[in-house]
Amino acid sequence: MNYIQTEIDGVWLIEPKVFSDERGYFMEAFKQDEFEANIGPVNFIQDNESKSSFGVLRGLHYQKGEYSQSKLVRVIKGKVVDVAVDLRQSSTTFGKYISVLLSEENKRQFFIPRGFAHGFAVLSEEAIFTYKVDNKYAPQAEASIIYDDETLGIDWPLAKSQMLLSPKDKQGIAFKDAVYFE
Ligand SMILES: Cc1cn([C@H]2C[C@H](O)[C@@H](COP(=O)(O)OP(=O)(O)O[C@H]3O[C@@H](C)C(=O)[C@@H](O)[C@H]3O)O2)c(=O)[nH]c1=O
Repeated sequence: MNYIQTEIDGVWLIEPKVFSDERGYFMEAFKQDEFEANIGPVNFIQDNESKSSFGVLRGLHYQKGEYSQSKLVRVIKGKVVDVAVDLRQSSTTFGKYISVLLSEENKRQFFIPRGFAHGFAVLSEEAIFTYKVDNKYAPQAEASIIYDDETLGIDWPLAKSQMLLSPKDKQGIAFKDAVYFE
């Protein structure tokens, strides 16, 4: 696997090595020793999967304080644009975001450490999204920052008329009102 540091400290792109043959392909999707040697210690405790149709936008989500989660995300069907927003006040990239295309074809993975808000929008007819998290689900600590916050200025490659959001995400808060990390 190829571990690529991004312009935001702690955020990584990971490209698995894909072995194709006449049967199809094989790849190692997660390898703890390699992950830890490149990125650092991690203890993933839960695997999540969601299916979404075209235009679905989930985000920008995070869990506050001690419930913060690192996420290792990838797409097994379809294509999404995935976005991570730095909520770490001590970071030189506080309030900045990074977006990457993740697809069934490129098989890229995106590692988002604790202290970020995360979201994605579906660009294919359907997308199956899967991710590991290193902290338990804590609905009482959940927060959603509104996807079109003006301060963040995220460039989503979809028209607003195409977007489908959950009621919770339609009522996301402004970035300026979010609870940040140290
Ligand atoms: C996230 C999560 C949800 N749920 C339940 C709660 C709810 O009834 C249902 C759907 O939840 P949501 O609407 O929050 O699902 P969703 O909008 O897909 O939430 C996810 O969005 C992406 C962008 C993330 O980064 C994830 O951390 C997570 O917040 O699943 C769990 O049981 N466990 C979990 O870990």
